[in-house]
Amino acid sequence: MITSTPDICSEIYLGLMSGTSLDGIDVVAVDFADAKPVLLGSHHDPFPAPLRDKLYAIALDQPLPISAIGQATTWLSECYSQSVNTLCQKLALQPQYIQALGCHGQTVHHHPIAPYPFSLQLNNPSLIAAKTGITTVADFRSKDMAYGGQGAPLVPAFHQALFVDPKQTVIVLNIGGIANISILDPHQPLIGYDTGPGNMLMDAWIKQCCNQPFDQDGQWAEKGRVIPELLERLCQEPFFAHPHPKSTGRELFHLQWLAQFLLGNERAEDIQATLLALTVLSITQEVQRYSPGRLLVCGGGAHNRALMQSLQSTLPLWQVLPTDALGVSGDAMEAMAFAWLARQCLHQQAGNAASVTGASQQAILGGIFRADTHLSNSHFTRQS
Ligand SMILES: Nc1ncnc2c1ncn2[C@@H]1O[C@H](COP(=O)(O)OP(=O)(O)OP(=O)(O)O)[C@@H](O)[C@H]1O
Ligand SMILES: CC(=O)N[C@H]1[C@@H]2OC[C@@H](O2)[C@@H](O)[C@@H]1O[C@H](C)C(=O)O
Repeated sequence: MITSTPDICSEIYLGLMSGTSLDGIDVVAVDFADAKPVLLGSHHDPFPAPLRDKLYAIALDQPLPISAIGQATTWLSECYSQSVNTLCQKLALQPQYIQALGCHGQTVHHHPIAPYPFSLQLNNPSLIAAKTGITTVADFRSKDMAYGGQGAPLVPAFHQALFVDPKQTVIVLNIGGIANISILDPHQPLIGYDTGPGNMLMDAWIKQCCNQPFDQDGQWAEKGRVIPELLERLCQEPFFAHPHPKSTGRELFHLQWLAQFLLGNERAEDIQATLLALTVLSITQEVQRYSPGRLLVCGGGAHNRALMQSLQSTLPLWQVLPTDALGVSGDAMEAMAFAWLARQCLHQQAGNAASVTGASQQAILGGIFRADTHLSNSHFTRQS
C-alpha cells in the first residue's frame, strides 16, 4: 500500500506484461522518483481459460477467422484494463497521479529474420487508455526492428540500470516461456539475447501428459532420467549455435518441434527430465562464455527448485541467486521493465540497447495513446 498520496508531478508509472508462457497478466506500479525504482505494488490475474485457448491457437497458427483475432485483441485489452484498475484500487492510486502505463501486449508471432520482419503483439492501447484513464504506451518492439534490430530482448537495459556491479560480471537470467540473458560486464558494452526455451516446452509437455499447467518445483522432471541421445538431438537445433543478436519464441519451440526428435518409446517423465536439462544446458553453455560472477535469476522459472539446483550445480564457479535476494521481485521484473520503458518514451530517451538487439541505432520506443481525462465533461470514472 502507498502510505502517502503522491503529488501530481509524481514519477509513478505502471507496467503490464503478459509473456510467452501465456499464464496471465502481471501489472505493477513503480515510483521512479529516486535513483533506484521502488515497486509500490503488483497484481497478477490468470487469463480466463477460453481466452488463453484462443491466444494459444493464434500463437500456434491454427486456422482461425480474422474476426477471432480481432475479438481476442479486444477481450485481452479489456482484461488488461481490469487488471490495471484492480491494482489502482488496491493501492488507492488515482489515474491523474500516474504518468503512464507501459503495456507490452501479447506476443503471438515474432519473426525478426524474414523478408518482411515483424513482431506481433495483440494489444489495443486506445481501449486501455479509455477504460483506465491512464496514458498508455505500447508497440515497443517495432522501432528497434525498423532500425534492423531483433526487437527483443528489451529488458537488458533495465537490468543494467538495476544490477551493474563495477567489481564483477553479473548475468541476469529471465526464465519465462523463453529464457533470455543480460550480460552486465562493467568493462564491455551491454549484451543480451534469448538462449532458447525457458519453461515453454516443460509446460507444454506436462500439459499434454498430465493436464497440469506447469511442473511444480520440477518434481515430475525429478522423477525421470535425462535421455542423453534425445538431449543431444534437441541440441542440434541451429538456433542454439547461432551467434547473438538473436531472439526466438513459440513459433520455434513447440510440441511439434519436440515430436520430430522423439522415437515414441521414451517414458514421459524422462522426456520432462530431458526438457529441463535442455533449458539448463542452453542457458549454461552461454553463461560459461563469460568470466564467472553472479547469475541473478528472475521470471517464473526461478520458482522451479529442480531447475535452480541444476543451474547451480552446472555452474559451480557462479553464485546463482534469485533477484529477490537483492530486493527486486523476480515475478515483477518484466512488468517493471515496461514501466521503465514507458518512462523512457515519455522522457524521449532511448529504450533499446543497439548492442543487444543489433539495431543500427538507439531509438525511442513505443507509441503514446493519451488518456482523455483533461477534456471537459470527462468526470472520469473507471469502467470495468
Ligand atoms: N513453483 C513453480 N515451479 C515450477 N515452475 C514454475 C513455478 N512457478 C512458476 N513457474 C513457471 O513459470 C512460468 C511463468 O513464468 P513467467 O511469468 O516469468 O512467464 P512469462 O512472463 O510468460 O514469460 P516470458 O519471459 O517468456 O515473457 C509458468 O508457466 C511455469 O512454467
Ligand atoms: C518477442 C517477445 O515477446 N519476446 C519475449 C520472450 O519472452 C522472453 C524473451 O522472449 C524476451 O526476448 C522477450 O521478452 C522480454 C520482456 C524482453 O523483450 O526483454
